Amino acid sequence: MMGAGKTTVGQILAAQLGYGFVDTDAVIEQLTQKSINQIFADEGEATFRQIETKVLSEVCAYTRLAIATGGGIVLRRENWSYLHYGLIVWLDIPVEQLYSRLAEDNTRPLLQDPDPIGKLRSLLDERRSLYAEADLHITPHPQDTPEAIAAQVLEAIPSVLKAGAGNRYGRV
Ligand SMILES: Nc1ncnc2c1ncn2[C@@H]1O[C@H](COP(=O)(O)OP(=O)(O)O)[C@@H](O)[C@H]1O
Ligand SMILES: O=C(O)C1=C[C@@H](OP(=O)(O)O)[C@@H](O)[C@H](O)C1
Ligand SMILES: [Mg+2]
Repeated sequence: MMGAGKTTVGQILAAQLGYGFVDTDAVIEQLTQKSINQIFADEGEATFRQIETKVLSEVCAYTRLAIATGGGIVLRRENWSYLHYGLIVWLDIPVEQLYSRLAEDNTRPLLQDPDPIGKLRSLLDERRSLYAEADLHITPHPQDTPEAIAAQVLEAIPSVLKAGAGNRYGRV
């Protein structure tokens, strides 16, 4: 979800793995020379989602790369074929915590709403079953730092790799 820490934790994880790091939102902003807010305002969410899929389709093929996506990447079924090139991590953070992190942040167009916490709740309700399709489900404690959460992800990765012989993560 927005505010879960994908961008922050993803960078730490990449550094610890010795991987490169890409944030799909940052790539979209570079490509379009517009902020995410501007894209939503000028062209709408549907156009943003099209660009997001195109960017994901390009970055997913790289090895030794940690990718932070936007929280809405799960919405398009097509995106899952790209996500599954890698190991998908769900950072599951309670809505109250997401809200406290994003309350002063105006860079999330979907939260420019009279009831931002209600909006976060409804987005999570709509998306929870999609996030649950991730390979790893991480539920940090409220006080965990981004470093601690990255460590939890690293620690949990072997459990996925061992999940089946001949698994598809041989090249991760
Ligand atoms: N574990 C954490 N504890 C406290 N604040 C955090 C934590 N992880 C991220 N944040 C803060 O929450 C906000 C959203 O983080 P971000 O990485 O942009 O999330 P996302 O990319 O999932 O939307 C940022 O201000 C970030 O500094
Ligand atoms: O959840 C979403 O639909 C979105 C999440 C944002 O990214 P973060 O999850 O990094 O905040 C960004 O892609 C856009 O504002 C839409
Ligand atoms: Mg982000």
